[in-house]
Amino acid sequence: MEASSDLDRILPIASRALLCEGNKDWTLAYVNYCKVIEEMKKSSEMRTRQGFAPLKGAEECSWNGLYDNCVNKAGRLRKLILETEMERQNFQVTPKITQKKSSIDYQIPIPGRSHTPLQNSISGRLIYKQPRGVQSETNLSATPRSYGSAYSPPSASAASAATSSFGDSSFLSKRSPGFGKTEDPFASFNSSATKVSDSARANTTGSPFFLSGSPDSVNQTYPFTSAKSHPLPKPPPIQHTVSSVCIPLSKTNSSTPAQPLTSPPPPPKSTPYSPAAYPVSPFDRQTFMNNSKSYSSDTNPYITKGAPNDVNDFTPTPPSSGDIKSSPTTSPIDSNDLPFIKQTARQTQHPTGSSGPTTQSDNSQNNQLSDFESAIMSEIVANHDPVYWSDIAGLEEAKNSLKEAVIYPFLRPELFRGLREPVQGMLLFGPPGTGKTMLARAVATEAKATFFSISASSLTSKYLGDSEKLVRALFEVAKRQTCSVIFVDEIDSILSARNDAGNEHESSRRLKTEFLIQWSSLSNAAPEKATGNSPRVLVLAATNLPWCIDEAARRRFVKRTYIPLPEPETRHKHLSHLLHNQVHALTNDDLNELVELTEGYSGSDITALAKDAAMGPLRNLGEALLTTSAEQIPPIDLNHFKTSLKTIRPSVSSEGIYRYEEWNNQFGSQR
Ligand SMILES: Nc1ncnc2c1ncn2[C@@H]1O[C@H](COP(=O)(O)OP(=O)(O)OP(=O)(O)O)[C@@H](O)[C@H]1O
Repeated sequence: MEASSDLDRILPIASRALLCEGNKDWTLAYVNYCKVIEEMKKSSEMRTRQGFAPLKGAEECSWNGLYDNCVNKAGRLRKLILETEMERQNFQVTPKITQKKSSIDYQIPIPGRSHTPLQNSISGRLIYKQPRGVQSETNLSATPRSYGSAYSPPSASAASAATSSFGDSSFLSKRSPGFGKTEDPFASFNSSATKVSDSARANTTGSPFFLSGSPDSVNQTYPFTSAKSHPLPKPPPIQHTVSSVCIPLSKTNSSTPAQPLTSPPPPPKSTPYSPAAYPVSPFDRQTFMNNSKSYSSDTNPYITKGAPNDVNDFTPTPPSSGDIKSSPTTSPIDSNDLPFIKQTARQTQHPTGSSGPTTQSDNSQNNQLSDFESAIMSEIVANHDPVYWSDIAGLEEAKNSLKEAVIYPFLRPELFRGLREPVQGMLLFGPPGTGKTMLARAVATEAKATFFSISASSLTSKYLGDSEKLVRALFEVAKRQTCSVIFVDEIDSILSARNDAGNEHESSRRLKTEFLIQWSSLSNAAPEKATGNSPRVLVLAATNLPWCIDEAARRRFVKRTYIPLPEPETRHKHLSHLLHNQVHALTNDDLNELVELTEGYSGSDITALAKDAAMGPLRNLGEALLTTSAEQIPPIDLNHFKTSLKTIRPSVSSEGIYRYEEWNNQFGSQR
């Protein structure tokens, strides 16, 4: 199997997911994200089975980021569904009372779009269960049973899978009490998120209802039990079109066949919550939300799978069983904290951060961090158009330096150990518009690393203490990736020199301190350092004001690479590159003349100049522009550039350049 075929298959789905998300079509976005995860899982399993070396595609820069992104986005949707469901509590209720248990059937239509094939509802059954050793029951078990009319309940459970997939049920009970598989249409996708092993899944047998993980903890904290995961069924026709994330809940029976596209039924009527509708065990929202703190997504399809883990995973060591026992609500997840960053296999390989068992106070701190993690994954992980080395004119020295510091160590980690261990800080400094940011973006593309792009504004919070937590979460998340680059643009605004004059704001001082501490932890806290398998994190920064950077920070930038104004050769390449897709009449001599005329121009000045010159032929047409065909537009020539040179002036002064060179002589890394 070729990497490209995998990517060809998966990336269009991912694009669809992003598009749907952009359109706020959360459900379809979720379905697509899940599909991406499933496809990725399939590819990876296929490769392993066929004995292939890791696919090139699997190491593509966007791959890991995409994975996390998908899981994260899927989790967000689950949160919305859960919240909506619990808020309204008007899912279809068909109470069945038996001597030992009672159940409630429900069906939740999912908003969809009339032009898209989409699962139209999730239905299932909530079962009241009698906790072990407890006389009066309060627990519920949820078993989503069908998925629109297209889904038939599976016959096997995955209780044993959930347990055996981790090999160690005690671990399971510590990490995720009540951990079990759910009969969740999305469960198979989610199972890929936590990388439940195939062999474990192959063992799945049993009834549709089961308990798994630690029995005690299940009964104490995980009212929801569930059945086997199964693949996403073929979507039935759309039933409703609802664009809001508030999901209107249907009164239709789960067995009602889906309506054809052409005759959508009227929107469902909301049923206000009434205690009478829950004759056996009144459904206490508060209790549910409290309990939901400890629900596993494996047991509830509307909770992000592994959510409790995600929080605990902030600490590398799972809480001891003692902790679990002493704390019935073992995970401090608040409903507001969903979704969480997923615990991926890569994350499992590289547990980092603080150590020790998780206490409740730790948990509450971690609990908060998960919000920051989410913010980081959604806002700080860069998903921009890729920039390749070839897009950047010149700057060969800087490119080589970056290759040595980042690209090669990330791609061949086994070669870069001990003395060859890569640097953990690299600074690009120089006048504005010389391509520093472009270089960083090219690193992101070429290093196949998760790229965190931050600036002062993304780390600053109006709430006291939140900025530090954001910084902590940033480094924690970065350390969980196999390779990651934290790119800080305008680093001087975050790590400016601290002063004693008292005019520095306390919060910015704390932010700096936290950043420096976390940065140091990169070299201290890598547990597998000796084996060379430690996560690679590089802090790459750019600045126009290198002299403003705090000394302690400067020390951590082991490499400080000067990005100067472009040399004549670079300007020539840059201009040729800009013109190569344009209709122009510039000869090589013209280009050489232009190169001389642009002495002192930065890369961005040259781009601006070329853009202005390209407007020249249109400007000369005046009103005739409206009637002239594209082929009749005259080509760009040297005169257009000469005219533009009068308006587009260099943005960097020669005094400014002198200062950069001075600093470079004093602190720069020179070959
Ligand atoms: N070497 C180069 N090759 C191609 N384009 C360049 C180069 N240098 C600069 N540019 C152009 O200049 C624009 C700005 O570049 P970039 O943002 O990387 O500069 P910077 O050094 O980060 O600026 P600042 O310090 O102001 O953030 C780019 O979008 C690109 O069009």
